Amino acid sequence: MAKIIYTHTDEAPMLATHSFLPIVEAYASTAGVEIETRDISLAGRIISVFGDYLTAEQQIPDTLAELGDLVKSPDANIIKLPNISASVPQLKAAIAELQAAGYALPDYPSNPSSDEETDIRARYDKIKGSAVNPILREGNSDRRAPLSVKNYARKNPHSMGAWSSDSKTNVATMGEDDFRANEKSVVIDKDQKISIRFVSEDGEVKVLKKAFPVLEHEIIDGTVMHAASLNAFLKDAVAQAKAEGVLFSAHLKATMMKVSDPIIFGHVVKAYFSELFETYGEQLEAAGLSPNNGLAAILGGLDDLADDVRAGVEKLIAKGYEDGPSLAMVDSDNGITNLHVPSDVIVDASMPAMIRTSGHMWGADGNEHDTLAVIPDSSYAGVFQAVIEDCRANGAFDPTTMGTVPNVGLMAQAAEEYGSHNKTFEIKAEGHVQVLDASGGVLIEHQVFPGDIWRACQTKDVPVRDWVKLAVNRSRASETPAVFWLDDARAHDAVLISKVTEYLKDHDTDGLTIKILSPVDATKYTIERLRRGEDTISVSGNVLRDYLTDLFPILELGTSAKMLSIVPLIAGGGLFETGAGGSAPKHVSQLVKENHLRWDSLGEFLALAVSFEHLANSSDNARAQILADTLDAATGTFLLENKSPKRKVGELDNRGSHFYLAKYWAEELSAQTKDAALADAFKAVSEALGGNEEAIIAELAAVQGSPVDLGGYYRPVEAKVIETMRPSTTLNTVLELLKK
Ligand SMILES: NC(=O)C1=CN([C@@H]2O[C@H](COP(=O)(O)OP(=O)(O)OC[C@H]3O[C@@H](n4cnc5c(N)ncnc54)[C@H](OP(=O)(O)O)[C@@H]3O)[C@@H](O)[C@H]2O)C=CC1
Ligand SMILES: O=C(O)CCC(=O)C(=O)O
Ligand SMILES: [Mg+2]
Repeated sequence: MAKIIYTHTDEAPMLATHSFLPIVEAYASTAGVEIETRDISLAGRIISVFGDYLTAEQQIPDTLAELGDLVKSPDANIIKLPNISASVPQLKAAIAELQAAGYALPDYPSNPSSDEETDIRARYDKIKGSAVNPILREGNSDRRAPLSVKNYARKNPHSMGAWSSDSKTNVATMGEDDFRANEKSVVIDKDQKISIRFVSEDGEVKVLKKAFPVLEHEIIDGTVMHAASLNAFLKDAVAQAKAEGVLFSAHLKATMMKVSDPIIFGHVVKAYFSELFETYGEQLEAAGLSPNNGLAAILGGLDDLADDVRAGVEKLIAKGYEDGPSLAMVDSDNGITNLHVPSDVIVDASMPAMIRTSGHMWGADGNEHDTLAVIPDSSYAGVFQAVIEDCRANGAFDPTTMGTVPNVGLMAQAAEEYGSHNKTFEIKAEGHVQVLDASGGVLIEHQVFPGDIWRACQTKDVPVRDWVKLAVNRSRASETPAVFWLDDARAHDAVLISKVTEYLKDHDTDGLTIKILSPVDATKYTIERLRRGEDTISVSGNVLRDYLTDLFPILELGTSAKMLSIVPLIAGGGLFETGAGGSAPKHVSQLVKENHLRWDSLGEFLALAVSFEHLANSSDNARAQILADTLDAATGTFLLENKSPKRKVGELDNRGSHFYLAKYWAEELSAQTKDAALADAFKAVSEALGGNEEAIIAELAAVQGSPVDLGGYYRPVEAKVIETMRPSTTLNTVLELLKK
């Protein structure tokens, strides 16, 4: 039987799945398509990896590993919803919740001191951060706003904060002695194994990474961010924000860059609370209170300190706030700053949200203010600065007239920075880091000092060729210029430029506009066209893929959740992601507080249609193609009728939006003429949904307004989630019609 795998994830998308999946299952069954779910939630991944600590009933299989194999086969057809990429504080919270629910899981060892603890830590570190996407993304990325979605946004523009020409908002970045500036890049000449080692000043050798395989034509980069330069830069940035009277905020990717960015975040916390760490740094470290986990973790551990130390720490935190610039707030009502949790502010979504809000972030006073956005590494910071300067000169973008920027991203096989965490090291002593080839020759070498962050990245050749092909195909299919965002002044990009130039010759590019521009020039070129209403494809590496597929969608559509996000797998299967946004924890708090879920599943509708289409082609299933076409048409009506979830309690929410999608989809299915039996099967459903619209909407609305108990955050009680997400008996009964 033809099969689509649906992922069970976390937070808002997981809740939405409980409402939408029963509809999908019922409709798909009419085409003989089976929908199977696989649990890749944070809690599920923890349980599956620690089976040996748990009872037989508690154990669950490692479905992520299973999907990791599946994506390498042509049979893969997976709908991938966003999942939590856990920071250490989130990981610890999930462990605590599971322990309280009777799972005898070990604690997360902050400082492993035995073999057992080292093993536990290694297992948790694999679950930490962006641990799912790199395994499933065995293909490059193709993200765009379908025309129907773009047209909807033009007719129903989201709010855009006005920009003033005297805005003091800016990006601060290092520019020298950072990852971009110190990068070295080589192309591997033959299949072999390479290794990474540290050589101390007195010649002592320590293996950082044992020999690991690389392939002919693969690009290997090595680079280092010097801690001393980072700290000098951060000190200046703190002073600059104070002097300019703007908010201080840090924008990192502590989730996906799970080794380097929590360390950089820790340096930011130390730079802001410099006196605290100069005075009590050692005591805090001895108590296991690391700035890398944010200010909240330190505040949460104050009880472990001696009374006098605790009092001193509290005093210097208060003094830090007083002496320093105002901090950008994540939640001003509850005093949560940008420095509280490393995963609260994530650069891909946080910078566009700021740009959309007049270049403002929130201050402790609950008002918007200009901001100094600190993005230490300069590889991509200039992109945001260029957009800020453009908004200062030309005002906010206009969603009713602006063009669109689809992205083709080099992502497959853990390409570039996002695959670097198993090759990233915080350096303990002065010396040299070397990358050695199989015969011991030095491929890359850097001088390093204590505290420096050194990392290597890999980019395989097959993904690069596939990426160039995708870019040309997309440019041809949409008759849109394509720009490769590559910087010839940066080592990795220079190598990539020579490959792109060569591989473009394999394709017919006649009549196409294909350019290679540095990220800053590409930004300027693209936004100038964007303001004129013209479209431009961005063809970028993995990090810019992540940034640009939030930046432009958030400006164009108000959220990246409305994007079509396809990963054509290199082995021939399909991975269909839902939008480009995350798991919106704020939406869960709102649901728990007042039983209203504002999560928009549009990305899921779009993904499902292409998944059915893929299945129709790969398994010769004509009914799957009908499901795809009718779902597309239904989504069009859904947008025209404006049935997306609204933000406020009492209004139509996620559940109501699913009802309307189901209704329009059933109407399309019963009206189509390609398959009379199928039309007949949906006639009764369509009539029942149409006839009961008022009753269903009333049942869905009746539950809103009071708090909900889900029985857990990371692993809520299934029965309670189902009860919450499927409150309309009438709708549930209609869906049963299809199972008969
Ligand atoms: N592919 C994946 O697996 C991804 C996972 N993540 C993970 O998600 C978590 C949260 O990340 P964060 O950076 O806060 O980003 P989010 O995208 O979750 O949230 C940013 C904001 O975008 C809006 N938003 C996002 N998705 C939707 C949607 N479907 N419907 C309506 N609005 C939406 C919400 O705005 P508002 O509050 O105004 O409604 C939300 O608060 C992290 O754990 C992160 O690692 C992040 C990106 C992708
Ligand atoms: O894997 C993650 O943590 C986030 C992924 C993401 O932000 C993206 O792909 O856009
Ligand atoms: Mg992203």
